[in-house]
Amino acid sequence: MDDRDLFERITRAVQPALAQGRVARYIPALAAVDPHRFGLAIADTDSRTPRGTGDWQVPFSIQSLSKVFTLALVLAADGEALWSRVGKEPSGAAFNSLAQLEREQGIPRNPFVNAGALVVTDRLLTLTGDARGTLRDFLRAESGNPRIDFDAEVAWSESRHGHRNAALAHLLADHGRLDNPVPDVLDHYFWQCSLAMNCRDLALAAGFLARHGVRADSTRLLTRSEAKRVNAVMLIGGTYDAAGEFAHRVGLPAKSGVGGGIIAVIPGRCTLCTWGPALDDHGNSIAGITALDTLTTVTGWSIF
Ligand SMILES: NC(=O)CC[C@H](N)C(=O)O
Repeated sequence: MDDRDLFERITRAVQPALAQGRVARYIPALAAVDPHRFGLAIADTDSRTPRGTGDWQVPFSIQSLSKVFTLALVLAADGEALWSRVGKEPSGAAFNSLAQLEREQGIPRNPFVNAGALVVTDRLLTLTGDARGTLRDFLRAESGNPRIDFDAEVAWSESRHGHRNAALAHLLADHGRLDNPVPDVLDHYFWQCSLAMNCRDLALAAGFLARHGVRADSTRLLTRSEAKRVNAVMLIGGTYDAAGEFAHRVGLPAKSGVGGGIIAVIPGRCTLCTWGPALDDHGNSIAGITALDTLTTVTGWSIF
């Protein structure tokens, strides 16, 4: 099947999904996004020219997609040490659960629930002195787009309303799990979530995960084993307490964000990014899951 047929088939499949779900409202700056948007990009491992359909070049708030990149940057700088601070198990709980963190003495289940991402950001801050700048520079380099930037309105909106993330950070600090002051960790976390990017740039930026750890310029970011581990954690936790359902339907390592983006990886072949702002109850894009489900069903490209 050629690209045109594939994109047509996916676009048709997502139409009913566009009428379902709701855009994230707990970050007021995200509530105004048009829920009928849909984009999809595919970046092959052996090409710098991605392809896509729909709104694939329209920037959106990357939110938790940033967690994949901060995790990779910490592993690149500090190797396996991170895994003593954060687990690698499915959470089976909401991405912002306080109860689970308290029950488990401040060790987050995995790096993709919010508590885990706060620990990762804390490490990146210690290792680099500037977690958000390091992340932005990395994304610009991998995507080849020097205009990628933060959205101050989104960062501000989230920091004003981010009571639950603040509570998680304080709980982590109380358990002695953060090296940096809570306000610094939160600040960097909110800024990293506010980055505005499009499907094209995100598919390119995640390319190292399909190239077994190798960056766009052919230098190595992660060892093969580290890249495998990031993909493994995406599979078990990238879509939170719906990771089982996602694996069942799509069968790929993936990471979602409440801005409506999903990054998915087909190791050795390509990276994908979808965008559809309306979310299900787990905070995952309904159109994105439908698109990726259709894609793996039609092409047979699941990892299973
Ligand atoms: N799942 C998400 O995308 C959550 C990210 C959002 N910034 C939050 O911390 O709540």
